[in-house]
Amino acid sequence: MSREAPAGAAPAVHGSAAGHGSAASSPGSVPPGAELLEDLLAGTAEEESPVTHVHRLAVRQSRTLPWPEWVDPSLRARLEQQGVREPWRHQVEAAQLAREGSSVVVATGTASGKSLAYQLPALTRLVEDPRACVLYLAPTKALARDQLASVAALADPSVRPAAYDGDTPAEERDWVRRHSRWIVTNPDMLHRGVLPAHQRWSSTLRRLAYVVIDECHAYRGVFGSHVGHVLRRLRRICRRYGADPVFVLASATVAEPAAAATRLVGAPVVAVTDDGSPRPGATFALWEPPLTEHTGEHGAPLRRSAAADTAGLLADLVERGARTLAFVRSRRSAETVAEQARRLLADRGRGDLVRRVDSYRGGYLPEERRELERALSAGDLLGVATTNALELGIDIAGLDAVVLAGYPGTLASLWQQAGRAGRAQRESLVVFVARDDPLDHYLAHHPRAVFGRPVEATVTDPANPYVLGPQLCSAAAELPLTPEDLPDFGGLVAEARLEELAAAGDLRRRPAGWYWAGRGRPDVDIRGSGGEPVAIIEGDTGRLLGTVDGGAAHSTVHTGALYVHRGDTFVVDEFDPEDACAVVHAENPEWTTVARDVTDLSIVAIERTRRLGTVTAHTGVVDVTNQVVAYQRRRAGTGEVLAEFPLDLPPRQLRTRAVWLTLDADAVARADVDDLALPGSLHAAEHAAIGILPLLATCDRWDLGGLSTALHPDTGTATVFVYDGHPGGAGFAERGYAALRRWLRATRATVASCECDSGCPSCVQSPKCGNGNDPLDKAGAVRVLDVVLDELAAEDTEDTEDTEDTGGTGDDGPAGGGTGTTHVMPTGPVRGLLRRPGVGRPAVRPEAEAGDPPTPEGPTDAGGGYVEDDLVF
Ligand SMILES: Nc1ncnc2c1ncn2[C@@H]1O[C@H](COP(=O)(O)OP(=O)(O)OP(=O)(O)O)[C@@H](O)[C@H]1O
Repeated sequence: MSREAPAGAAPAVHGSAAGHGSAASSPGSVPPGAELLEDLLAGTAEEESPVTHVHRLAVRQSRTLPWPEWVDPSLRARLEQQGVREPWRHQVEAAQLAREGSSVVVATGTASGKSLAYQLPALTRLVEDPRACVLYLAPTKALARDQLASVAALADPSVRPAAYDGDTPAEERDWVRRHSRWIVTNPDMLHRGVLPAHQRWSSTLRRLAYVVIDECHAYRGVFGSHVGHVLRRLRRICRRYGADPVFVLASATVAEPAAAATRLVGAPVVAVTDDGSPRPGATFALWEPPLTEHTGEHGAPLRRSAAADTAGLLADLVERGARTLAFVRSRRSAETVAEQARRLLADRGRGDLVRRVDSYRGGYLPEERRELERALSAGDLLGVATTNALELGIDIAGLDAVVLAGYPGTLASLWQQAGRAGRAQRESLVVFVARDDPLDHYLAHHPRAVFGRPVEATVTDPANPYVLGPQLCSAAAELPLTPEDLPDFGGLVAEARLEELAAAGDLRRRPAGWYWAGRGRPDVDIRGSGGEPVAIIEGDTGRLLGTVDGGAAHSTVHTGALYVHRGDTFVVDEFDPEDACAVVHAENPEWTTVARDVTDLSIVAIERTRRLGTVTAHTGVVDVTNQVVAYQRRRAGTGEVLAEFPLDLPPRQLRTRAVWLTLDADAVARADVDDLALPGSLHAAEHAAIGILPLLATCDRWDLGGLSTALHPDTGTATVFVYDGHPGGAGFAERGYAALRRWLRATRATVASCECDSGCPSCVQSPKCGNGNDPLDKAGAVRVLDVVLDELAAEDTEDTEDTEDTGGTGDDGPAGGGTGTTHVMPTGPVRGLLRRPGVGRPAVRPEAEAGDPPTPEGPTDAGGGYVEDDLVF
């Protein structure tokens, strides 16, 4: 690939469509995906092509089975009217299992009709038993409303499907509880509204026949661990009322579906994975924007932004009449990409198409969203730049192309987004545009990691003490906990935690069990990641704009920070950590901000160790102390550093779980890095490793932190730590430990294959490095990783979960690793650890404390991370 791409020039491939004769806008004249791609690339010299790989997804024919004879005839008639002439094979298999009383997870592709798998048994049962009820849980409001409409169109009128969520007016809630037999809700409402008031809900809970958990892969990390306990609490309360509902879970993208679903529900779940639905073929291109002449930190070369290329592709595709969705990573990007695409079209004299391009994101009014969905489905709109708000489950058919601006964080999301493309019988086009970061760079150059790999494990850890304790309190407040309840909540681990809670006075131990001893109800935030939320207040008006998570506030709303709220930008005038508030004013500067911080880390407990000759890998509990000390202003559009300002904020502590590698003097000598090069080599390896871990666990780099040092006081040697950015840990670091070889191999490949000379954002630079990416030694990192991989290769045992890539298309989900971890409560320093106070303070400050949310994202895609908040209720 050429490094001499003209700075700031529009992508070479985005020339006018003139000459291609393809200004068509009627669906019939849109060429299939492969031809579209060829057309887009016409005139680009092969060596300058941003396309790094093209993959073809084959057409799949449908396989049907006859309707089971138990299906309610009027339900069947309604379905037939809707065009479902015969159910697909997996629909019958899953429905039959659920009908027979087995909990089941349907893990088949996007738009494979997973809804029918639970609608058949559940709606039939509601007809057979006029008092039976169903609870349907969705992770987003948009999906909940979509499903409500679809059930309402199928159900017997006596079912009265209704939503019970944050938007349900107080006066309707009572009606829903009394009359609805298909209640659409979410885990948050179950946790806060239904379970604590179970007496009021007893007539529903007593007759609860099915619990449907749609898009179950959305329940991951700390939130997923909480949801696991909420479901255990639901099962316990149902048992009390004599009910034993069947759980039906659905996801197009969950690894090891049976294990993941069983861990989530806390009871056996069987998986149906053999997809019988037809699939149109697709051409899937990996695309990496070229390096430009712009430079970032320490003169590192920068790539043309993914947002710019996405806007260009959107304009090109719209010009060719292709109905296209462009998925971007922030609300602001949704608007800027749509705007850029419109500008390109106007410049090309295609004013007629300008109004056919729009943006879609959370934060729009529901009516606006419905209208956009309608216009897109009808073909009135041809191009829409959207956040992941359009990713899940919403049935938009007939798209010709999908562009993904950057890796959406998980392979699960990537396939969900890609799965939106596909018109019946027509091959569609999917383009993944890599951003300037290690994971995107890796994927652009390792197609097997996209197409030959199962989706990542949905990591949950219900034994996390920071989840378990509050959940046990919530359970005890609902009904006293008895010894018989404990196996469901973790057995001995739960018992030990209960004793601690009793000793702390939160619970009271009586002969019959554990009782809630606090006042009122336990206040447990199942989405929070720690710390009191910080209020964002507009100074001029006193208006409360929103809140940010306390754990993230120091690095996102410090004095001087650029803060983005619903696409509008504000600058923080003053942040007061004690009062938990930040005062802001509206401003739209040409820069973004990035916090810089220092971190110290001490080991609390080692839980598992792999000795690999001169290298040792550990996992366990650590204490991380982090202090935000300064921030940088960076130019929007290029990421160029403009200035740095000091900050005076107090340090904060996080007890969490980590994976760490130590290298003894022999290992360092073998890596051929001298004293001067060692800190930068370890630091660079740490950054790249953090960038790559999300390949294996459902997290993104903003969920992780790291620290590397040539001499750590607790290990007495060169050490690289990677830790979970959530109190108590979230299972990500442990996942890295379990898949160490695969993780580090991918890390090494990313660094070694990057075409930059001495490190750039695509390999070893981090967008959130508290040390301003200094020092970094790219070549040293490769040699250090080589030594570790050598030792791993010599090890007798495989990684516990180190399965090699297994082929397959990857889009149908199943297989892959999952972690069910056992926990040891963090209890003070570990015996045998030599602490040498004052020796070897970490010389290198690593990535910012994890959990730091992304830098507000400008059109450059500087920063990153998950921004859309449609998942929050
Ligand atoms: N057996 C069938 N024959 C024909 N069409 C079907 C059949 N089953 C479902 N469909 C249709 O397929 C479309 C997708 O169905 P559905 O929304 O249930 O898929 P899904 O797997 O839940 O999708 P997502 O991956 O978006 O969650 C719907 O329009 C539905 O009516």
